[in-house]
Amino acid sequence: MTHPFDLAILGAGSAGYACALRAAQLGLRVALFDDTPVGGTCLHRGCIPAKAWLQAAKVRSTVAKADAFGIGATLGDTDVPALRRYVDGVIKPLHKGLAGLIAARGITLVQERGIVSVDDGGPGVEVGDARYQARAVVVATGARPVTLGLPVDGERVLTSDHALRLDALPASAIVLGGGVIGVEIASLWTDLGVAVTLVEAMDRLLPGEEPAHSSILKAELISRGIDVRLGATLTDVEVGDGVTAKVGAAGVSADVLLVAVGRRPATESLGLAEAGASLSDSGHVVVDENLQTSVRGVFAAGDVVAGPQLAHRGYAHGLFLAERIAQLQGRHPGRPTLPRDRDIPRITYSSPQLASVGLTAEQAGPDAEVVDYPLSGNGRSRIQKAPGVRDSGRVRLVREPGGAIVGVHLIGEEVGELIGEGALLVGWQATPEDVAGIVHAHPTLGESLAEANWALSGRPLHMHG
Ligand SMILES: Cc1cc2nc3c(=O)[nH]c(=O)nc-3n(C[C@H](O)[C@H](O)[C@H](O)COP(=O)(O)OP(=O)(O)OC[C@H]3O[C@@H](n4cnc5c(N)ncnc54)[C@H](O)[C@@H]3O)c2cc1C
Ligand SMILES: NC(=O)c1ccc[n+]([C@@H]2O[C@H](COP(=O)([O-])OP(=O)(O)OC[C@H]3O[C@@H](n4cnc5c(N)ncnc54)[C@H](O)[C@@H]3O)[C@@H](O)[C@H]2O)c1
Repeated sequence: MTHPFDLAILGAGSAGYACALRAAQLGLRVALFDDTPVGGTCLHRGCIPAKAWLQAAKVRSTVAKADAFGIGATLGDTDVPALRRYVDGVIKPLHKGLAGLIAARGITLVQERGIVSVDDGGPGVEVGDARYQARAVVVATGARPVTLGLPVDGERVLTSDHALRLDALPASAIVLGGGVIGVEIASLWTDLGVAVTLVEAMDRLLPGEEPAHSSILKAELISRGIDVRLGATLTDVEVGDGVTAKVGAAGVSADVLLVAVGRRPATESLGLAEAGASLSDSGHVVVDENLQTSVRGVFAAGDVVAGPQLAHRGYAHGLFLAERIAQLQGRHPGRPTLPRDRDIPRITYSSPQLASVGLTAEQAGPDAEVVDYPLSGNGRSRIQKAPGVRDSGRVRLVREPGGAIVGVHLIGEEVGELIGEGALLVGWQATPEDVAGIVHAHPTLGESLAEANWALSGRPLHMHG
């Protein structure tokens, strides 16, 4: 059977659904394929549940510190089923809203897995015996956890999929991988009272971030009781009533092991190679600067394309492709622009948070100008801390010599909310002198960006030296 569409999309995650929504807005007839609920990893197994767990953990750690603010409070047990109801209560309305939008835009949702097929009539998607002919196909099938051959069973050896659906908390955990998932889950588990050992192969946590901020993060996690092991990995893993393993010569044991060592693109058995599209050794779909594969009319978006695996990058890819494909089909006048990966902001939502956009000081080169503004001088940051608690947070700005800001790097409580401003500074190639004249409200965390810009333009206010 042939169903003629302008666009068929495999995967209804951040990249796929964004592409579908924009393409439908532009008048394309769109078919969207997914055998799981629309919203993909981010909504159901990633960003949203992880941040809701982090929020619940923050409530617990705030109650635990309430005395220091003069508020009497007694910490009770953590009711994990109730916590899960809160998490599900965040996801459900978002899912309902998204499903409603997809229906309202007239998108044909096919709740099946599909594969790419190309015949003399051009590209299409096959589901069993059915063929959905389309003028263009977008592959947006996301990524899955790397497991390193460890015996993942969802009970003792977990991936993030399991960790975010636990019915009871372990007393202790080994977290393998000090990247974004490892750090976020180690942070929230610690706040929920789990004893965590965090094992990272590289010599620092979050290896893609400013090295100095990795060091601050490490010190903060250690001060909260996490046993951080760097330059290390696990050997001799044995699973029984708990998990035992070796880190170097030392033995470690815990109730569970979380494997958080990266996510591999889900591109196997999609018919891509048969259709003539190239895959890299890492399994990513090889694309050109317009996200087109080596096969005309077949494109890729989101985590299947090498680069940062982020929901908002998926949205950006999806929106770009909808407009690009509409343009190729004569439905959109302008040529869209694909944002550069380096201009895409990143946040690790641990406590403290790390947020960044653009180049690190090292990437910007030896002539780059760098300023570090400490959050200990920021009123809002001080208000958030209990008396006597050290504030190690800071803002790092990186500019080209005498020129534009090319990097914004933040560490501290809630600094993720500032990175939108950072993305504007870097995306608009603002200079510190441009920003210095813009007034920020007091007392806000945002003032720390103003202070750093003042310092970088030679007019420091609340800054020593
Ligand atoms: C624990 C965790 C926390 C995260 N937190 C954040 C965060 O805070 N911020 C952030 O920006 N990013 C976060 N991410 C990353 C983010 O979730 C991903 O970058 C994003 O979901 C990628 O979107 P995507 O559309 O490429 O893929 P996905 O969202 O993975 O969607 C792919 C979809 O394709 C479907 N599919 C697969 N094969 C087929 C097929 N053959 N046919 C049809 N459909 C198919 C799948 O069912 C899936 O629904 C997190 C990830 C995890 C795991
Ligand atoms: N807040 C967010 O935006 C957010 C949150 C969660 C996940 N994500 C996305 O999901 C993706 C996957 O996250 P992740 O944390 O699994 O991957 P990651 O690539 O961020 O980190 C994996 C870490 O594991 C380490 N590692 C690899 N092999 C190891 C081994 N054998 N022993 C010890 N350490 C080892 C790596 O050095 C790295 O630091 C990320 O790329 C991220 O973009 C984003």
